[in-house]
Amino acid sequence: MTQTPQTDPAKLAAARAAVALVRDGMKLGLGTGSTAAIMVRELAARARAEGLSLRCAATSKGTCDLAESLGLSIESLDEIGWLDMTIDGADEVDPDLHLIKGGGGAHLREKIVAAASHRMVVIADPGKVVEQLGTFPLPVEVLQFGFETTRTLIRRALADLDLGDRDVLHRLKGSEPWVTDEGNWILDLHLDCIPDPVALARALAAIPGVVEHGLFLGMCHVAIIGKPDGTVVQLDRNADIDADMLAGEGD
Ligand SMILES: O=C[C@H](O)[C@H](O)[C@H](O)COP(=O)(O)O
Repeated sequence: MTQTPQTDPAKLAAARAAVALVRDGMKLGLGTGSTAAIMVRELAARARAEGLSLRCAATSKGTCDLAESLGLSIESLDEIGWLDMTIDGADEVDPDLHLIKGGGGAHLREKIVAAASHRMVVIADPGKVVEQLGTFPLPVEVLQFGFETTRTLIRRALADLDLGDRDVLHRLKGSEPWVTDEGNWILDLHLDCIPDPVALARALAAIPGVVEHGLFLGMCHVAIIGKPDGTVVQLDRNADIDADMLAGEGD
């Protein structure tokens, strides 16, 4: 039976374990996506039940609306300042806890919020754990101005990294461009594998029309991987990770 994101037991287990890390008085970053949405619901329920006083910054309009509808107080990042912890989902997590994010197009705000956080905690199901990044198409947020120029420059950069002849696709919503919260467009880079994420990140960041790419390198401190049986595995940065242990347990 197909499970809705709200009832996915692996995502729920990861979300609950992350929410258990929250303490009264914390300043929190709230991620975006189906896993983060489950976390926001769990967080709101716990805050209500325990009377927690929390200050939260959201990484998207969608998360902001959801959190406020559940009674969580959302402020702008600049009002809150430095955050104790951000809890967010991911599209891929590698053994170094490098990430691909942006499947929901929110990686620009997510990266800013993560950069403003003392700790970034990623929550995911086992299907997100990979040996090497790149199977999931890498989202790149680009300005609408000069869009085709930027796409050409991205293709050239990929060729320089021996990643030529890959699809660089304009993300659409129906027949219209998919527009981010910041009013930009998204290119999805279908790379299959990313042998050198650091070199790719550097190359993409050097292209003028690129606003932000979905590689999160060295930003995640802890990944909590929920499993369908409701248990979790916690992966800490720099610890040895046996990705095989988790392989095949995705939903
Ligand atoms: O832009 C979206 C975010 O980076 C999400 O955190 C990511 O796509 C994972 O989303 P989900 O939990 O729905 O798989």
